[in-house]
Amino acid sequence: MVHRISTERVKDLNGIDQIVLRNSQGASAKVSLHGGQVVSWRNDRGEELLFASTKAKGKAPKVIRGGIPICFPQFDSCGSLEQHSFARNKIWTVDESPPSLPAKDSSGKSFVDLLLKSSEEDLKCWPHSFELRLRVCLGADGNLTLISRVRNINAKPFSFSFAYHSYLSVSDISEVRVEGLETMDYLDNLCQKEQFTEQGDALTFEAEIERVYISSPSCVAVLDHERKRTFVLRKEGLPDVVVWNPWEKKSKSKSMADLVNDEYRHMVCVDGAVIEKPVTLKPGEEWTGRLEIIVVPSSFSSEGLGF
Ligand SMILES: O=P(O)(O)OC[C@H]1O[C@@H](O)[C@H](O)[C@@H](O)[C@@H]1O
Repeated sequence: MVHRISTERVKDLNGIDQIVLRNSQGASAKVSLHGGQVVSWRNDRGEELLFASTKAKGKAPKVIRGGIPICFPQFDSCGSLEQHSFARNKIWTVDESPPSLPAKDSSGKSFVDLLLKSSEEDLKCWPHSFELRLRVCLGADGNLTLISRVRNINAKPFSFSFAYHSYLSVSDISEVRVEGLETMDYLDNLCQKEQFTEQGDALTFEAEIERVYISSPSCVAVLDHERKRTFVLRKEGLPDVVVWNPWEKKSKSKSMADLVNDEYRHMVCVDGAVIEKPVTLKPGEEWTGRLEIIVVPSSFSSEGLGF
């Protein structure tokens, strides 16, 4: 369903439908039907809050390097499917009559509902019929909320992992710290998924990082000192947090050909996810994963934000 008062439909360079959500303050979010990917999110001053590689622009139908691609039904390469699997490379449809959601996920907000159903092609590599719904909401305050619902319409149970692969735009990765993950256990993908415990009082960046923090708190903050702004991520149904930055060497590798120059310095992926204990749904069951991203000035007190 499209909340028509403050949405418009445009096409990208490849002719793929995009929905632009706007609030009355001038903030906007743009969602592509390709991959159900949020490709842009701007505040009321027109500043882009999500990273997107300059080289990725106009490169669809492959997912663009940036924004918020959805990883479903497999995160990374922890199964038999291609890395991050197929949902992010599919054309989704606008869902005109989605099952209802709580009033807080619609009232006063500009939103669009998208739907992805398993195709014949998907069933060949992942033989489970599903419906994946995504509501993207832009609040009156400019906050972005993503609500995903996965329904098992199969005759047998299935399991999946999921991530909102959120490329946050930052001034310089060396100026960033992530709070809320202190003392948490994480699986380090750079050490064959060995488990460690976070020792520092905040996470800072000086090299490649690729971690899955397991059973993490519902609220995590990403502070950008230079821009004096903080992203606060609030999540429900998403116990894990992925933190990823490829750093210089990997960003210049063949697999990252869409990341140019020093672009890796201006992004950090902090994802609400469910990975370590995949979700299992019986026939007819539904799972919901909700991620809200708020941007506040860094001087803002963290009291009341829930961490
Ligand atoms: O290049 P992709 O497929 O979008 O993936 C980007 C990265 O995503 C991260 O989440 C993974 O941990 C990395 O292994 C991966 O390289």
